[in-house]
Amino acid sequence: MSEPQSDIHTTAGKLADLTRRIDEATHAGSARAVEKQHAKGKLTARERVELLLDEGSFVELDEFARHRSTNFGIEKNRPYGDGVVTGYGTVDGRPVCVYSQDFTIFGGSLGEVYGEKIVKVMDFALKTGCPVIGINDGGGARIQEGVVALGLFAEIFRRNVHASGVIPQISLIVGPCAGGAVYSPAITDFTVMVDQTSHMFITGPDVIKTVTGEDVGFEELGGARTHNTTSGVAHHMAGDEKDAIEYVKSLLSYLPSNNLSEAPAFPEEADLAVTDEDRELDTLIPDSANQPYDMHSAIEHVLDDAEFLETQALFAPNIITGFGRVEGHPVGIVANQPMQFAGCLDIDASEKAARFVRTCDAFNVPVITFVDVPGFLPGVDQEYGGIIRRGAKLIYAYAEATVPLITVITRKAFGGAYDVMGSKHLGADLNLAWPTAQVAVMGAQGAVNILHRRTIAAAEDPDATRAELMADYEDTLLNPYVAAERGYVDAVIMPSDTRAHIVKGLRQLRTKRESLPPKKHGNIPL
Ligand SMILES: CC(=O)SCCNC(=O)CCNC(=O)[C@H](O)C(C)(C)COP(=O)(O)OP(=O)(O)OC[C@H]1O[C@@H](n2cnc3c(N)ncnc32)[C@H](O)[C@@H]1OP(=O)(O)O
Repeated sequence: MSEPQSDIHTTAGKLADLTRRIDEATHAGSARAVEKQHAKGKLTARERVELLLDEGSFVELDEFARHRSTNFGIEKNRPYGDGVVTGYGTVDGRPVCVYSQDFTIFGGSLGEVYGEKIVKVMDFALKTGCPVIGINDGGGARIQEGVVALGLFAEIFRRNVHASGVIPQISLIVGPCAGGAVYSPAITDFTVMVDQTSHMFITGPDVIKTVTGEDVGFEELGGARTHNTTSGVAHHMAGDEKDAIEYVKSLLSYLPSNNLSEAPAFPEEADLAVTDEDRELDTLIPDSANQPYDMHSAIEHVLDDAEFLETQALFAPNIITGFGRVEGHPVGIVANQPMQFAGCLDIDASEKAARFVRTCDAFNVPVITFVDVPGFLPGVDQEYGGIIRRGAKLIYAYAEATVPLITVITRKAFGGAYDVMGSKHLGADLNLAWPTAQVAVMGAQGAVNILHRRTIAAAEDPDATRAELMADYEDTLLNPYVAAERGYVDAVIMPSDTRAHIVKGLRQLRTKRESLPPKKHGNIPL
């Protein structure tokens, strides 16, 4: 006679049976596969969920779901969970939904049931208005399940699009993410990769070798460094998985749970008296207009505790984007970086900043812009690459943003780039300029060469004449006061007063309400 515990016709037996099933689901991947995973320096799907969520907060969904496929003998292997762990929990006490692909089961590949689980948890996140974090470590569409797997991928993409701008969506790439599978992360707000262990590509090295003859390895083709420096697909390169998860948690701390709520704030009244640290900004700008300085310094001087979480730090470093807090409230920062390409705008910088401004606008995070821009980067590559339509994205992003916008011109604001970088004319609420600001169509040398070409050519001493004309141009136009006369800048301020001005401005703008004309959607140049 069997033990009462294992007799599923008794209550005790039914309970014991559930415990056994849970254990089976929790250990669905073979011990060998888990060992292999750890040997690669990777965590398991469940370990990642545990690290991400507050202790004991995870509630799993569809733990007992399993596939119904019968092709190629796959019916003999029907592990619980089907290779993806899904559910909800909290991060820093705030609700989130999560799915975590399990490489130890069918290589984390996505079949019908696996896809349905992700779709369900995404719908749940959208209904409840909480962020969704996708942890990617899998071989893409499950080959045995054919078109059904492809269909489920597209169901996920559609939900990514519908959730875009409604709930924050963050992708962690902690293993392979190949083929069509890359397009879910691509649509989400932020993609975080891990150095050496994560790879993203549409077609892998073998296919590339066959089709184009190019020789390229996994890391060079689609590793974290490539996507953080060259392609701009990723927003952060983490040293290891723990670092990646910490970054995701920090990102979440600057974002609201959904577009109808505010990001968490830790309100504390800022001391507005000018401090010694504030006074450091009075000497930040070098006397020579061609000498660079680090714009991070200006940014950190206005943020609480100088804490700045940079996004896409390694991509298009001529523009800086990221989050911080002012008086405990999250803000987004966009800033030209004079240390890289003299702070010129190019295609990559424009797209990086445009996406960031739109992310902030979607999630009610005010944007503070620091401007020191000599113009757009000249070059055939830039023109052929579409700087016209791609640079236009940044104009579009600023002009459609309805969150509070504060712009600080520290030095150059030349030409079209002046317009683009959060100008009054595009809709910024408060435009401040330092006395070192130069708001004009171009720098002195370029202007004088165009305006006075003939005078200089005819002069006895062309160099002296040019220098004289340049000085005249600088005195007349290279200052913030021409713009201030017209109200294009609201105030010319001491650099040391910047923090206090931003604090007061943000207080005033907390109740800002602005809406755009109703429409189905705009037509941003893509
Ligand atoms: C819409 C789309 O997603 S299209 C893209 C379709 N997917 C692909 O082209 C990727 C196919 N897979 C691969 O190239 C490789 O498996 C990689 C790069 C993901 C991982 O490589 P490795 O780390 O060497 O792992 P490996 O190849 O041994 O895979 C681990 C297991 O997952 C299985 N697996 C991997 N990808 C898939 C897949 N797409 N479908 C079904 N099983 C898969 C493997 O057969 C293997 O199973 P086994 O342990 O029973 O032998």
